[in-house]
Amino acid sequence: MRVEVQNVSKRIRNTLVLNNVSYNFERRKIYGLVGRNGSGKTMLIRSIAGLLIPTAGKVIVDGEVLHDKFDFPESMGVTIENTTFPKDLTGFQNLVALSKIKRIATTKDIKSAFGKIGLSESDWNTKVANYSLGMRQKLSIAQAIFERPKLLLLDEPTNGLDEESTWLLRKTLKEIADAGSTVILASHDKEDIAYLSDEVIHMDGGKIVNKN
Ligand SMILES: Nc1ncnc2c1ncn2[C@@H]1O[C@H](COP(=O)(O)OP(=O)(O)OP(=O)(O)O)[C@@H](O)[C@H]1O
Repeated sequence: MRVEVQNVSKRIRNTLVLNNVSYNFERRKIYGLVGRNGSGKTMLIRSIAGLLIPTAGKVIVDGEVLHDKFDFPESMGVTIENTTFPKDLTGFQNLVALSKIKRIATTKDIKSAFGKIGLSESDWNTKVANYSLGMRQKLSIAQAIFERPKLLLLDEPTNGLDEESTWLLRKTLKEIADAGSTVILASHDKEDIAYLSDEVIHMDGGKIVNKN
């Protein structure tokens, strides 16, 4: 999807958490958001996801202004911090339940998503209550990719992942972008950014301060 962020500002209480941010995001590319803690990366991701309504400016997704006809980009996968999944269901049962909302993904798609991020069959058949931090992170990413979104938004996707899973995820993200999707991720991991990003967006104080 093509995402145009136009002069987006967001004021929360007395803080401008986004300060006149503009950027165009294109299909088939991976964008890496970098910047210190509190610089506004998560807020930018949330505003593109439709989860945060800008105080000023707008986000246009494939020609549609968000919060006009649609509140969310139509084909979007997103991971947000502290996603909670029903604990008494297995990872697989969680995604089966979610797949019933849009009815575009089959159980085969769900299993394929688990394979792409290295959540093993014994893991996806385990109840979420017994998941490690990394397993929870993988489930969250599988949730974001299983419906093959045209726009994929990831906040710190490799957080908590071991080396092998990290590389598997990086390979998967490249494949997703190569297949035509727009991928936007925030990361503090320099290797993620160097390996994945077609464009790096530096944020500070709610602004984009540098871009290549
Ligand atoms: N619920 C909230 N209410 C008020 N201010 C908030 C809220 N959540 C975040 N902020 C503020 O918004 C600003 C931007 O935060 P944001 O989470 O976007 O930073 P970030 O770049 O993602 O940081 P990190 O690297 O720590 O994830 C910070 O000043 C933060 O204090």
